[in-house]
Amino acid sequence: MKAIRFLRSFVFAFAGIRAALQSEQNIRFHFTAAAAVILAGLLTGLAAVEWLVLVLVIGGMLAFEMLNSSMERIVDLASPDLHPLAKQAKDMAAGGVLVFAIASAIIGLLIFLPKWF
Ligand SMILES: Nc1ncnc2c1ncn2[C@@H]1O[C@H](COP(=O)(O)OP(=O)(O)OP(=O)(O)O)[C@@H](O)[C@H]1O
Repeated sequence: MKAIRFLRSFVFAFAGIRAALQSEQNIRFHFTAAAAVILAGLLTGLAAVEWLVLVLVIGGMLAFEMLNSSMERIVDLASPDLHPLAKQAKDMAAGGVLVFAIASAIIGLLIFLPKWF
């Protein structure tokens, strides 16, 4: 029974990923960017530790973006009317995504630029 419940939670999680891909343009962009980075890594040839960092960065970026979309839905449900706290909640979540995106871009440049130039 516990195993079935465990499996069901995976099914729900994959349904969440599918829903995010279908409804969020940002998430589709991040999945496409992740595929491009992985392809660039394969063509460039990276050390094991560089792959570890890239996997963390790509996974973190996708996870943050999905949590941000989830936050937007929760705020829309909790506060359909405009409210300063709803604005702060959405903007802070979006800011968190931006911080991680900037850090990810810097890490990507630090890994790839020395190999290309
Ligand atoms: N209920 C609300 N109360 C106050 N401000 C809001 C509310 N909902 C959204 N906003 C603010 O309005 C601006 C635009 O929000 P909008 O809903 O268009 O985009 P989003 O929900 O942040 O993202 P998406 O476009 O992906 O749905 C943002 O600054 C957001 O914080």
